[in-house]
Amino acid sequence: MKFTKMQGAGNDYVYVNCFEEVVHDPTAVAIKVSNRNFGIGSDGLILIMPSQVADVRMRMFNSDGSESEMCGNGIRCVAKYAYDHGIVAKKEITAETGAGILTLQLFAGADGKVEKVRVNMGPPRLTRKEIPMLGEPDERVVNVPLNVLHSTFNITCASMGNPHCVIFVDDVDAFQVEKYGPLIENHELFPRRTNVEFVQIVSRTEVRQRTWERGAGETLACGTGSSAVTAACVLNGLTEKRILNRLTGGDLEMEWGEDGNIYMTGPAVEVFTGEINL
Ligand SMILES: N[C@@H](CCC[C@H](N)C(=O)O)C(=O)O
Repeated sequence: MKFTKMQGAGNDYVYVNCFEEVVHDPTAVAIKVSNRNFGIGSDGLILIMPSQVADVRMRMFNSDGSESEMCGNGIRCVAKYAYDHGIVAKKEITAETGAGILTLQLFAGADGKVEKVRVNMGPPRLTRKEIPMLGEPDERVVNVPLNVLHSTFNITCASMGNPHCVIFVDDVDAFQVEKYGPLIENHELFPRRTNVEFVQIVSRTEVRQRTWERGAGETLACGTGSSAVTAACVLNGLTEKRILNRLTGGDLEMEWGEDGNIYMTGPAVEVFTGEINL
């Protein structure tokens, strides 16, 4: 299988061009290629596919083989791949995802290759039934206490097509993400598990985020997570609607637009290409 390793803010995936390749068992392939000792090494697998309704389609699999509806850092890299490799020849493209059809704007560097991508991530879905979460279906979850082990965290939850649980902490670098992340990911409140974002407010326009990803563990960045964080910051009155999110692997420029959609701008980088025997 031919592949391209790409990363966006350090969130790295193995990308396969399914205009040319067929991947028969993406769950098994995701587990194999993601392994950092016995595989290629990545947070998961992303398939770049033809679409009947958009310029390109993305399917995304975590390193544990589970499929997610959406990947924010991944969709920027899909757009870069599609443009740089001649699948699309325009700088505003559409992509079909499990979270709907998204529109992306591409920004190229002096060599003509895409360096940065702005994505309309759509609106945050805020009710329990949309996230999904147990409880009153039409209720929002903003600053609601959740007991985990002997601690209580105040959580704010949103779906960006995939589920997110946001927790504000005083010192995110000292926080025990690997202890609490998996307990919240698998908490009975979340029937489809959840991604968990731990966030420190730096100022009204800047935050610092660490992410425990559903199906992958702690990663260096999460674009859908950053979108959920943007909504959570505003809903809790902690920041303006436009913020800089400093994630472990890089920065994302975020905005909750007046049209209700979240906009994310960030890097997309091709690391290397190769072939692997499956
Ligand atoms: N890193 C991604 C999200 C990947 C999927 C997630 N782990 C899930 O299962 O929903 C991003 O940049 O959004």
